[in-house]
Amino acid sequence: MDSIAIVFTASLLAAGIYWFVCMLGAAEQKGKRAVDLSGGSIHREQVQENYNQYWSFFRRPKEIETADKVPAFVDTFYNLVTDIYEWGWGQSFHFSPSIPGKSNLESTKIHEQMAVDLIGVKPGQRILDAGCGVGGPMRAIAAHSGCNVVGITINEYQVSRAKAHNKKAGLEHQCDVVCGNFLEMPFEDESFDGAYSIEATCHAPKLEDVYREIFRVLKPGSLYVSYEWVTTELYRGEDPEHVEIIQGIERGDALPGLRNYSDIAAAAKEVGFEVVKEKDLAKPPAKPWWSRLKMGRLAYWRNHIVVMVLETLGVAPKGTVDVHEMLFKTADYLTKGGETGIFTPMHMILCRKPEKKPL
Ligand SMILES: C=C(CC[C@@H](C)[C@H]1CC[C@H]2C3=CC[C@H]4[C@H](C)[C@@H](O)CC[C@]4(C)[C@H]3CC[C@]12C)C(C)C
Ligand SMILES: C[S@@+](CC[C@H](N)C(=O)[O-])C[C@H]1O[C@@H](n2cnc3c(N)ncnc32)[C@H](O)[C@@H]1O
Repeated sequence: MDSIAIVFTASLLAAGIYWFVCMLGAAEQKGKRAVDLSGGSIHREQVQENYNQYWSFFRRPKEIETADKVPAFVDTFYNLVTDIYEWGWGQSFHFSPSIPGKSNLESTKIHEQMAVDLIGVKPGQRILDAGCGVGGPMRAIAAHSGCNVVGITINEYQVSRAKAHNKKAGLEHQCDVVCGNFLEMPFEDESFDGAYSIEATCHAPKLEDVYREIFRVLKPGSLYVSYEWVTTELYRGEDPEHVEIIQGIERGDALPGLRNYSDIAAAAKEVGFEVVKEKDLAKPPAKPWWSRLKMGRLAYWRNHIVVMVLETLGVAPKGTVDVHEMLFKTADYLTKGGETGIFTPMHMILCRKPEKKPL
């Protein structure tokens, strides 16, 4: 081969690799590129160790049940997965029913706007987002309703990502984000006109604890809506296949233990809420929420190759391949949970904090 042919072949190969990694591997919403994958707030040298530590929680299930250890375990999880989520899913870290003729992004927005429509938000009101991620829902909700949203997340890295996205979207005056634990929120009593949480309270070891905090910060008469991850009426604890699916979901999603749908209203009532409505939004005529996960399978293989190449080259931190593999397996468990009907990520509960009784 003469030198021209070598240079030509090498350039073609380099262009191909660039296209595979940077173009094909780009996030749905251009938030993150594969070459930017990091371990969140964890130093790149410590990603592998933190991943091992994350797994060790599941070897000592008693510790996950100890409420005070859970926020740190959830924080580690989100340091490990936030960039991969943004890269491969977008800025909203939740599911939504697929809607024929609508893109994933549109279906996601519709699901988010439904939450705020349910709590009847008015422009200028102060609304709480309990477990806000990098703020995909917050921005959609603020833009849709004209309200001011304050989000809380346990993960410092997500705060910085959410703030950067808010600024880029020109919504930083309507959207604020604080780092904190939703089990002990740094907010005054009765300081919010409404609240929502989207696929976030499932991380609380005791649902009553997070509901009680949300109840405390809401003004009397205001509404709270939550999309809960739960097992359904079809789940059978004595069926080993059901147990395997649910444990797979818990391990790959930092959950201290999935609750049954029948526990949700009881928790809300226990802390003083009136339950206005409860509905599994995944039930027909809604189209499967897991079809997006299933359709993405080919892309996950491609992503896995990209992550392996980047980790070998030292671009992605050591441990990224393990984290990606964990998510890959989780996608399968979630799909099985949806297909068997034993699990839903969108059991909706709408609650009201009662008005104060006149003395
Ligand atoms: C509410 C939670 C998160 C829900 C979802 C946003 C995430 C659950 C599983 C995640 C993913 C699985 C497979 C990944 C894939 C292998 C990778 O290449 C690209 C990202 C994934 C698609 C990733 C994206 C986010 C999820 C769908 C929980 C944590 C309570
Ligand atoms: C799956 S993400 C959903 C994020 C967001 N609601 C969305 O739909 O994009 C769950 C969120 O809950 C947050 N979270 C979990 N446990 C928390 C806790 N104890 N305190 C505050 N936030 C918490 C996580 O940090 C993360 O932001």
